[in-house]
Amino acid sequence: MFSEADLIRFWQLNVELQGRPILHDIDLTIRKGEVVCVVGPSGSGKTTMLRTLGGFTPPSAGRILFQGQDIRKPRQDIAIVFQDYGRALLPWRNAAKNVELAMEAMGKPKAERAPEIMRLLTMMGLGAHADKYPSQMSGGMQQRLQIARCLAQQPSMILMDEPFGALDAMTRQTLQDEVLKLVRLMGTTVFFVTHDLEEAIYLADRVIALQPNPGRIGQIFDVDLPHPRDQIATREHPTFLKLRRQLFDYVKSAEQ
Ligand SMILES: Nc1ncnc2c1ncn2[C@@H]1O[C@H](COP(=O)(O)OP(=O)(O)OP(=O)(O)O)[C@@H](O)[C@H]1O
Repeated sequence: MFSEADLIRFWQLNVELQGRPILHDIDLTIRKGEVVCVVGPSGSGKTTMLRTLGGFTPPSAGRILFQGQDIRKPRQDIAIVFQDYGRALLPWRNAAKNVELAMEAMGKPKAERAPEIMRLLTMMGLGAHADKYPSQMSGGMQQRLQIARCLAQQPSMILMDEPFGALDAMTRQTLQDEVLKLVRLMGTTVFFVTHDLEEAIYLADRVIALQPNPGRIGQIFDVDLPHPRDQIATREHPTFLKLRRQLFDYVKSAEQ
């Protein structure tokens, strides 16, 4: 039922909130190292799906499994990056101290923290900004910092809820490439919620399109595009253009 390569299994998952069915019969397996993007009309349950994975919203029926174990509460090996970096970061701590927060929560010995903090900040392009406070950083830098802090948890999986929605187009593309780099270097599994269909195709190995009322999986699109992805070449690739058309048509019909 569960293979070694599988990390996550949604099994006949149903979620009701305040007596209303929000997610209906979700069946989905996510493999280790896979990037899964979730799209769908507003209210189709994308965030709710992410919250069940994060251990914040329990199933009303069915199961949600991490390596075969039910997810019943937030886990250290599943990190979450929120869209609202302003609220996710602590304004009274500088960048290094924000990253250290995750290490404090894990109980990592103090002596081991400093080199690891610098490694993560450098990896996210913030090596020269360790002493800066969030208010002294651009939106893109703050989002990088939030990702660095997540990585300090050494997660096997990162959940991202519209993480780049508030950023300008150029910063957004740079951070998309950072996410793909992480996956390549660290084998992290990514569950990424977005409204931006092109972003979904660019990042994903599979795009899950939800349908609303109640939220359910409408269609799964395999993204058969070569790696490494490239902001120009990938977006001009015939497969990208074909998928973009299919996905736009699909989501438009789901919204009607
Ligand atoms: N705590 C809650 N109690 C009751 N209903 C809720 C709760 N949280 C979400 N919902 C409802 O669940 C449905 C799905 O919400 P969810 O946020 O998962 O959708 P979404 O696809 O992420 O939407 P959006 O694209 O607008 O962010 C919506 O109708 C929402 O009103």
